[in-house]
Amino acid sequence: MSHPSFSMTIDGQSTPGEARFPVINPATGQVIADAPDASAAELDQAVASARRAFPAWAATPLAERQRCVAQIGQTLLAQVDVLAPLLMQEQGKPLDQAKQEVQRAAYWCQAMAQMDVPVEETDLGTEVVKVLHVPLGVVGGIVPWNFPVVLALWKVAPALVTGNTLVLKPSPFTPLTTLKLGELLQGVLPPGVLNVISGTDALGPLISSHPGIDKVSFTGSTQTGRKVMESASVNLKRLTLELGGNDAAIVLPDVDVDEVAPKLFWGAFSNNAQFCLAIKRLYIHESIYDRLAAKLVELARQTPMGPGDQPGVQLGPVQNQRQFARLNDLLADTRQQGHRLLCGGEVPEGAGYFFPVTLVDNPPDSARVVKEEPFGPILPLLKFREVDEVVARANDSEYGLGGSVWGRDAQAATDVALRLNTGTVWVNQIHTLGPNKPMAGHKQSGLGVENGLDGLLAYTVPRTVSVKKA
Ligand SMILES: NC(=O)c1ccc[n+]([C@@H]2O[C@H](COP(=O)([O-])OP(=O)(O)OC[C@H]3O[C@@H](n4cnc5c(N)ncnc54)[C@H](O)[C@@H]3O)[C@@H](O)[C@H]2O)c1
Ligand SMILES: O=S(=O)(O)c1ccc(CO)cc1
Repeated sequence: MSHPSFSMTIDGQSTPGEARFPVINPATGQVIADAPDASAAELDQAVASARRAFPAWAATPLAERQRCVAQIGQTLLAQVDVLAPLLMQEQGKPLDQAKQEVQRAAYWCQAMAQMDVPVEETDLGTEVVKVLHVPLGVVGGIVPWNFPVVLALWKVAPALVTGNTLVLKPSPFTPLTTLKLGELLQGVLPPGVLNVISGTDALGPLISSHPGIDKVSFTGSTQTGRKVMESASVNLKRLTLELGGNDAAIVLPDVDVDEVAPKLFWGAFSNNAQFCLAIKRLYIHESIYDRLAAKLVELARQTPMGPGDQPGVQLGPVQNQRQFARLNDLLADTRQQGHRLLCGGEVPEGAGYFFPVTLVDNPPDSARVVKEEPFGPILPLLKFREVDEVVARANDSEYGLGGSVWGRDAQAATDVALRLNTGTVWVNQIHTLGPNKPMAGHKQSGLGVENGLDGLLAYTVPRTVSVKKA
């Protein structure tokens, strides 16, 4: 059976590439399409094209670059009915959530298109000093498979607004929506400004070590982030690394259990828990542990899981076989160590990478399911007694991405939140991210910032111009 094939966009042209690799629908395990497996020579062509396009794009007035980025947003909205089903098929998420992802990416483009690149001017009496923020050159964007569209646009929009050109590489597990978007944008951007290439994991290191790329913006695992950092040293590339997390949520004894239970559930299991900022350790005060655990079990049992095109489904499959195997391994270890499951744990036979929502009952902090980032629907519920104790436990992680604190007394909850060593903390809410809110990983969750003015300026370097006054 033949599958639809997709092209890369290099120098504004659709480029099918020499070699190809299969893309799988995680709900069925079946191949749905072929994607180009870019060679080193094809990467060179994309980088050369981005480099050729750079001077003119950097010289294009900011307002025009902003207009183009806003138009990317409009294209996403206009093509949502083409892009969302493709995203659902390759990523596994339910169709309405795929639509929301495309729409969120559009919103991000519109918002970033309104951000100004500041110019600071100071009169020092004898001289006038101007600080400009100039683009870096060619950016390599490397994206994971959990939110392929949003996370790609988090790179494309700020890179283009600030005057850089780009070579974008989606994950080999989810290349199709990004390839399609590259083709749709051929009429929106000048040739070479946005090149989209796909390939297996072997393509990533070629990008991070490429001497023609000035910056890598990478989202993915901490393990791969370390490799990117190592190979980027070749030409002292600028780096933004958005990496893994093991976010703690702390539930204080005064919460309204019924009210917070669904918020905590979706804080942990949105996108089937394949979310860098998902709640991955849920610390519950011992006085409400049993009641909240029972509520979460109820929610887990009520939440429909299935293929993304089935009406009513709220959780899809795990995205890929590697991730599915990792979750099964973590589950086997959890069982082997004798930790009790409150629900889930029965992985169905058959096609597709379906893994049930699994809640683990108060395992020790040393358990793998607590220490490691599962990046899938298995969650440890952990009892605590004292605030100092739980803060120390929450901070006892190599990661520092996000965290949340829940309590009726918002000030008391905020006091606890301020003690969490993470880049983002929420109080009585979660995942309220925005284009104007900087998102930074502390510790081994990353390097640098995405979003906000800091995120925008991460695609620039200061140029200080000092003019002597007459
Ligand atoms: N902090 C964030 O914003 C954020 C967002 C999403 C995912 N993540 C993290 O990503 C991980 C899951 O995503 P994943 O499995 O796709 O991660 P991954 O690190 O395996 O892959 C991410 C991307 O890097 C590419 N890649 C693989 N090896 C490479 C190498 N040696 N050099 C350069 N690029 C390489 C992959 O092809 C893919 O495009 C989780 O740990 C999750 O926490 C973080
Ligand atoms: O789609 S979003 O909710 O905006 C979003 C934010 C952050 C991340 C990082 O994994 C993914 C999706």
